[in-house]
Amino acid sequence: MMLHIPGVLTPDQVAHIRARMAGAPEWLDGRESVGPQGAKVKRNRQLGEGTPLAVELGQIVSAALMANPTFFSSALPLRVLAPYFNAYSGGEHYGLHVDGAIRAQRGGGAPVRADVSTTVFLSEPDEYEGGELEVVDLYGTHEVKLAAGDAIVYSSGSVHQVRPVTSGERVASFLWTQSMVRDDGKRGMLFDLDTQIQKLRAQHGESEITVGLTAHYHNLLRMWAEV
Ligand SMILES: O=C(O)CCC(=O)C(=O)O
Ligand SMILES: [Fe+2]
Repeated sequence: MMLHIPGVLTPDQVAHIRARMAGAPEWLDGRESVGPQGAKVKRNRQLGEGTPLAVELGQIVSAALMANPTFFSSALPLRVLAPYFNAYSGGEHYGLHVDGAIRAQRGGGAPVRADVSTTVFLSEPDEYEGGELEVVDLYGTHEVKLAAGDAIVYSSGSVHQVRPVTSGERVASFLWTQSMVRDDGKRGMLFDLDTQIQKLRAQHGESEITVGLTAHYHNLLRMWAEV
C-alpha cells in the first residue's frame, strides 16, 4: 500500500525545521548510516543521528505523525524510530535499494522491525529539479514528489530510489515504523475498512451498522495485531 497524507506538518513547522537545519554543522555524508550495498548507491547528506538537533527536530515530526489519524490508521504504529533528515543537491541521489528489515534503536531498546517507511517532504516541488522518490511495487513504479509538509507512507519491503536532484535542493525527513500488523496486505485491508466506516458514520451518523462494522474491525485487529 502507498498512501499520500497531506499536511502532516503545518507551514510554520516546515519553516521552523528548515530554519533550524540550514547551515547546521551536523550535516554528514549519508553513507555513514548504511551498509555496503546502500553505500554503493547513496550520495546525499544527513543530519548526524542522535545529535541534539536531529533529536529536537525528530520530535516535531514524530509528534505530528502520531497525532495524524490517517497515519495512525494506515501504519497502525507499534514502535516508531526516531526520524532522520536528509538533503540532496548538485546531482546527489540514492539509487535503487531496500531498507533493512531490522533496525537498532539509538540509545538501546529492542530492535525495531521496519514495516512501514515514511518520507515527509520539507521542500516544495518547485524548489528543485529531479529528486522524485520512486517506489517499485507489484503494480509498477510510482513517482512521488509532494508539497512541503506532506508525507508518503509505503511498505518497507519495496525497492525504491531517490532520483538525482539536478538543481536546487531537496530536504526531507524519513523514518521507519514497526506496525502492529506486519503484513502489508492485511494492514491495507484494515485501513480500507476503517476509512469506509468513517465515511458511513460521517454521512449517516452512528448506527447499529457502524457499531457492528466497528466490532468487525476490532475483531480483525485482535486476530492480526501483535502488541
Ligand atoms: O528521501 C527519501 O524520500 C527516502 C530516503 C531513503 O529511501 C532512505 O534513506 O532509505
Ligand atoms: Fe530507503
